[in-house]
Amino acid sequence: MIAFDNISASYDGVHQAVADVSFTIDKPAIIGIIGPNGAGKSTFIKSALNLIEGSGTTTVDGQSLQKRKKEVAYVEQKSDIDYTFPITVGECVSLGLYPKKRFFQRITKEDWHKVDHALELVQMKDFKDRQIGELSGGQFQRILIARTFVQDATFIFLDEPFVGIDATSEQIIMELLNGFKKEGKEIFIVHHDLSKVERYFDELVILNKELIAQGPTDEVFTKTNLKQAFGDTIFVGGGQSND
Ligand SMILES: Nc1ncnc2c1ncn2[C@@H]1O[C@H](COP(=O)(O)OP(=O)(O)OP(=O)(O)O)[C@@H](O)[C@H]1O
Repeated sequence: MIAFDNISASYDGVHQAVADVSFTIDKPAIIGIIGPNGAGKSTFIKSALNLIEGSGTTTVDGQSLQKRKKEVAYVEQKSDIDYTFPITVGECVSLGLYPKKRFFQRITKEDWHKVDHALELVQMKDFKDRQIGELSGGQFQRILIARTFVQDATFIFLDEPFVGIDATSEQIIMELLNGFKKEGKEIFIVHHDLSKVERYFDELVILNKELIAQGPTDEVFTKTNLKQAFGDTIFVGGGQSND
């Protein structure tokens, strides 16, 4: 169970980018975080995970995030990642091992088997010795997911993982994430394609600086909630009216 309590953040100390967002997810699920551009979706995650300054608390099974941080994985937006860093695909995935290792502890043979297994899962084993800079966007995203698998994180946060990637990679990733859910994980995905919301997410968080709605997708993916978050101009093929 992960609980967010009054998560807030401001970049300039005057305007709130995220204001008092509270909710709890208490069972394995794939959770979509949606809202218009600039709604504070990325900021919410960064503040909740203490990656930027903010206020509020995140607890895991009632314990502080600090105590449970090894169980949390975060994959930032692609635009924030330096692709030119000289590192191979295998090495990049192996970085997922480090949160659970002590400083200077070596990577064992068994660890490399774990890396190989993760690469197999994302169908990227043949790319193990390639430089990450040589990958397509979709392939790279698969590598980042493999890294969270190696870390064996229970709580996975993915910021816009499907932006600019091919349909095959998107499908591979979604199948994998559904498998993760069956293993008991809670996966949060910032997402902007509203047409896939009902297919992809069990639970939904609708944000526009404040929390507009949160709950099972079939209950909260409504025209009223979407209008409140996105304004009157929103057009969505799905979504039931709860007027
Ligand atoms: N590093 C930063 N410095 C200053 N302001 C920022 C910074 N990052 C985000 N903001 C501002 O905070 C607000 C929320 O941004 P955020 O990136 O969290 O929104 P988002 O919902 O993830 O947006 P998008 O869908 O466009 O990615 C926006 O007004 C944005 O301009």
